Amino acid sequence: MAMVGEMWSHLGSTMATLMLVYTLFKQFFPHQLQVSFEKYFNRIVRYAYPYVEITFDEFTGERMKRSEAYSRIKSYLSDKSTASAKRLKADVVKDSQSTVFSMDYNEEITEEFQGVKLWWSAKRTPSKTPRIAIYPVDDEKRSYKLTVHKRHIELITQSYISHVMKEGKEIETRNRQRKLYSNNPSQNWDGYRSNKWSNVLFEHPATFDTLAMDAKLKEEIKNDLIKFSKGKDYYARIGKAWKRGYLLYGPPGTGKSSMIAAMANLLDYDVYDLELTAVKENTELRRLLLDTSSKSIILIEDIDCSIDLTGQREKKTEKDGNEDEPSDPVTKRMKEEEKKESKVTLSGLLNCIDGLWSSCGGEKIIVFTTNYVEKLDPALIRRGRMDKHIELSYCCFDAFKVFAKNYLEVDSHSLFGEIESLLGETNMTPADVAENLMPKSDYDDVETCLKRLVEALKDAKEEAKKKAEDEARLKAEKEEEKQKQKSVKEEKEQSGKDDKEVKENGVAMEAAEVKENGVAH
Ligand SMILES: Nc1ncnc2c1ncn2[C@@H]1O[C@H](COP(=O)(O)OP(=O)(O)OP(=O)(O)O)[C@@H](O)[C@H]1O
Ligand SMILES: [Mg+2]
Repeated sequence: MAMVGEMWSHLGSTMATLMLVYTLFKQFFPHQLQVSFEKYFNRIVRYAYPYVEITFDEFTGERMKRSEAYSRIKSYLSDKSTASAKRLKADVVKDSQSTVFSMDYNEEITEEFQGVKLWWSAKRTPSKTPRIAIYPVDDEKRSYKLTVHKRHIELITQSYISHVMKEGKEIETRNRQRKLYSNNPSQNWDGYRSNKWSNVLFEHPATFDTLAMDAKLKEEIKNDLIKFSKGKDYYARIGKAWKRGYLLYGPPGTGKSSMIAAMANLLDYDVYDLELTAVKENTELRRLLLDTSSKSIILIEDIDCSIDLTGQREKKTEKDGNEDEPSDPVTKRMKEEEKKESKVTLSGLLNCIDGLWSSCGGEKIIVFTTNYVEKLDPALIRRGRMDKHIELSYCCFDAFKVFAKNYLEVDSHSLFGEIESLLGETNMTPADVAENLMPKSDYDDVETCLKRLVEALKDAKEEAKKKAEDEARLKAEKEEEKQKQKSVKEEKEQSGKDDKEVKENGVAMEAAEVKENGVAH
């Protein structure tokens, strides 16, 4: 025990002497001597300590943005540290579905890469500035430090770090909890935690397996989406922005919104549900779109009625025709003001969509849905903006079989034949078919649900027939009315013609009389 005590006291006195010598050196040695001494000293240290250290800070750049490299290293090491670190930190990261373990600060783990040994350690330096910030700002500096022998520096900088970034990104995507964003009115955009979008966890269960539609069309859409999501290099090679537009149209209740959820679940994308009526003007729209992340679907539902996109173009052409520019500046200014108040314009939306793709991250899909595709301006839905147009229509037998399988877990039944022929003669939306097939109580068996659907289809067929008869009758009545009016008009014309004739004859007769009698008045 005395030995150890002696050793410690020796160590203490050597340290104190060293510190004294260092201070004297800093104090009295001429600066030039100090520089060359330090240079040789560093050379000796480098020779003695042949390792290189690379630090990855959590926040970098003038705007102190959270560095993507730091978060990817954190994800990459979280897998490794659980296996080898002695001290771990556990936290449920906002986006993650599960608890993420990472090594504790001042902890070190070793890893091997292509036979090369390297060390990772997590560092944290408390903040030097006193914490008087108005908002509780967490400004301690956190970083990861990678240490490796300098003879492997090339392997590390050229392949290991990119390997860590790639793996880290995959782990992040795997753990990431997807979100459904909706845009906030612009008055909420400023302030400490300014955010243009608020979000909730995206947990819609719809998938392409639960989507009831024509099997061939479904397969085609799935392949199209998967091809797109793997097309980063392809789009770069052909010089196109990595984006794709889908227009979903069809009557209400045909599965447009369900398909969007299925798309997001298939591609593991976030969804930005853009409510255009909440957007005051084009610049706001641009700022909103720029604030979206990649691997996302930007959705504008019911685009035909979100804002009056088509009318503006019509109005514009009307105005071009007879609009006289106001002469005096005041009215001109008022007109300018009025224009400024106008909501998002068609050209604004078109430019934003195109502009969006060239100005920020790729791998984005934009989806418009509408019940009235004929109302939309061709410029809005042309290829290159809405690349794929998908019509979702009334329930076909293929779609019905998907429902039967998902809702009743049956692939065939004696009633299928009747249902197939009824579906061929009647327009019933998948929403209605789903509603009829869904068991309403524990006593509802397959037979009951299918019979309920048969009844509903028969009623719908009856109703459609009656409606068609009414329309035909109405049309006939209108036709008859029109005929009647036409004949009345003809009669009138005829009688008008007769009167005229009578008059002309009268006059002619009179003239002839005068001529005959020679009576001069
Ligand atoms: N093709 C479908 N496959 C599976 N479920 C469907 C389908 N179409 C409709 N449904 C069901 O009907 C309901 C309404 O569907 P959805 O919201 O997708 O219709 P929509 O086309 O978006 O309607 P709207 O045009 O009114 O917005 C959903 O609960 C969904 O489960
Ligand atoms: Mg919908």
